Amino acid sequence: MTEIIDGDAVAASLREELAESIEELADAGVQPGLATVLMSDDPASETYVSMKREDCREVGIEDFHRDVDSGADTEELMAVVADLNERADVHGVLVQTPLPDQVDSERALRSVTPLKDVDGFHPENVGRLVRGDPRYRPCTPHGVQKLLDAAGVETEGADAVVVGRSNLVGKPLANLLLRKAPDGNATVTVCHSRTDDLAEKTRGADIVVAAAGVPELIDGSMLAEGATVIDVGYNHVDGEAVGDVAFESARETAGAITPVPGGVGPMTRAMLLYNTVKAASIQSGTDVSLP
Ligand SMILES: Nc1nc(=O)c2c([nH]1)NC[C@@H]1CN(c3ccc(C(=O)N[C@@H](CCC(=O)O)C(=O)O)cc3)C=[N+]21
Repeated sequence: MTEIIDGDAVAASLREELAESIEELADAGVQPGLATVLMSDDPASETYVSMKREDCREVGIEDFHRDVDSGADTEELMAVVADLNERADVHGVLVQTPLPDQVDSERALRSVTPLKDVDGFHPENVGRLVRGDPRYRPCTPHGVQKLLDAAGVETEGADAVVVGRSNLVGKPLANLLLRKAPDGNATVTVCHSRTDDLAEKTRGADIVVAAAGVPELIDGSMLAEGATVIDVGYNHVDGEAVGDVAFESARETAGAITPVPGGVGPMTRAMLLYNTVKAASIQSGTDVSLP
């Protein structure tokens, strides 16, 4: 039987465990705080940000929020970030992407102080991850690791194929799977749009992570029998969320597979809470235990 990996359930139990860490912080007089910065009129971005804010309130993280006019410039956005960087009660700062075209996104994202960079996007945090000493793991790759762990999938010695080379998912995830760590030690292949024979690569994999942003790119014929398939894709096709994996086809061959929605998405949000709690712990010098 193919196991459907339930991201909603794994995220819910993680939130419960995080509530305990948050209690430990409360005993030390600290309440974690996350600031979301929204500079967009896109309804999807507005929805994502409100989900994150709701998650915060649910687990006891203080919800700070800043709206920046979508016609503003890079300096105005950076002034808002600078103010949040200075506040002792804000432990994490998340600037929702994508940013408007007139904004220098790279510069704006780098202006989040590395200790509050709960997205894990800052070059200092990326560098630490690549060096094997991560501070904040980017939320989606970290969520993928937690899903593999929850499904009892061993990464040690596994052949893992990551499809997609984005800074957001593919590159950091490949580095995490590669690490000399209990949740790493995989043999990692990173495929992308110029990969010669994608199906040949994916067929050789114990673990396939689809993060290319191409609807239903991976189907059952491209998988080894019993492979674990993690679908990071979140494409909108005819108003519906469609993954990078053709689910019905892939589940025939896969041993375990994540659905969309209800797979990686909720884990991304849960790991943001995780990073915010970790940020509060680091910044307050309170050494709380994390799940
Ligand atoms: N600085 C920044 N950090 C981000 O982490 C970030 C971002 N910008 N920009 C946009 C993307 C997108 N993203 C999602 C997170 C969770 C779901 C999610 O929970 N999806 C649910 C469905 C939710 C629903 O639509 O009802 C699921 O897959 O089951 C989706 C998308 C975070 N992002």
